[in-house]
Amino acid sequence: MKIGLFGYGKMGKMIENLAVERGHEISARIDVENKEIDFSSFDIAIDFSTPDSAFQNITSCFQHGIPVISGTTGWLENFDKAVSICNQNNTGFIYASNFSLGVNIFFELNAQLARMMAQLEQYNVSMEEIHHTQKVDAPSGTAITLAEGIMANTPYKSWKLDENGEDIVSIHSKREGSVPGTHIIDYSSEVDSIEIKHTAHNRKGFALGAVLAAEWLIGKKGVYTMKDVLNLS
Ligand SMILES: NC(=O)C1=CN([C@@H]2O[C@H](COP(=O)(O)OP(=O)(O)OC[C@H]3O[C@@H](n4cnc5c(N)ncnc54)[C@H](O)[C@@H]3O)[C@@H](O)[C@H]2O)C=CC1
Ligand SMILES: O=C(O)C1=N[C@H](C(=O)O)C[C@H](O)C1
Repeated sequence: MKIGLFGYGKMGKMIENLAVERGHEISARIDVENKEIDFSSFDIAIDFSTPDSAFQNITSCFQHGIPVISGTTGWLENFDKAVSICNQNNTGFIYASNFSLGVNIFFELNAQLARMMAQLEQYNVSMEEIHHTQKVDAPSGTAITLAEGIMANTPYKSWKLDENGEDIVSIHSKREGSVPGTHIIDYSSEVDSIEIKHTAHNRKGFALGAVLAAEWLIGKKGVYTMKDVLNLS
């Protein structure tokens, strides 16, 4: 597979290493210093760029018929538009706030726990996410996906950053050193607490998941999720 990398930062470089190990070629590296794009040089694009540039990167690929794997967070107000442009151009798209196998299992566990807690009014849910100090968006995309998983399975109606309230999933974002990504969900009552936690030890799991998603998507049309790739429930 010939891959075009959009964003050649921490994730772009890690994906390059893993993709080459798996026999793929990186035929384009697009970043702020290199914005010349030869769309005929790659079969699929993998975008780990910035919230401000992701939509433009992704949709310019669709307009050239190139399928896209997107891991960039913080641009989802334009997600539905991106999906329409993908479908208009009859190509393929997978977005995931987190590509790691562990977090995708954690998403399932979160939904299952939420279903069990849904009727227990004595418990109040909150979330903490911890990331490195270079992260530009808060809360993390993963925390938003987890909050949506809780809201889909309980009476909680919205999520908010650092705000408490009866119907609110309260998310607290911490930025510390070089932490790759930690997410903790806590249900607390007056008498006890239940916590589930995922800790990424490094970025390899995210990168491997993105390359596996690209291998799975190539040759397909339409919009998919990591649930499809990993065959989860
Ligand atoms: N979905 C997932 O599994 C994961 C998602 N992420 C997300 O991926 C994104 C990138 O993360 P990192 O690599 O850690 O950040 P990074 O800051 O190390 O890399 C981002 C790169 O994008 C480049 N960039 C800026 N404007 C650009 C443009 N117009 N076109 C192409 N590239 C451009 C920057 O120069 C930089 O090299 C973030 O949104 C982060 O939240 C990070 C890890 C896992
Ligand atoms: O910026 C990061 O580093 C990460 N971003 C993603 C997110 O916002 O959830 C995924 C992972 O937690 C690392």
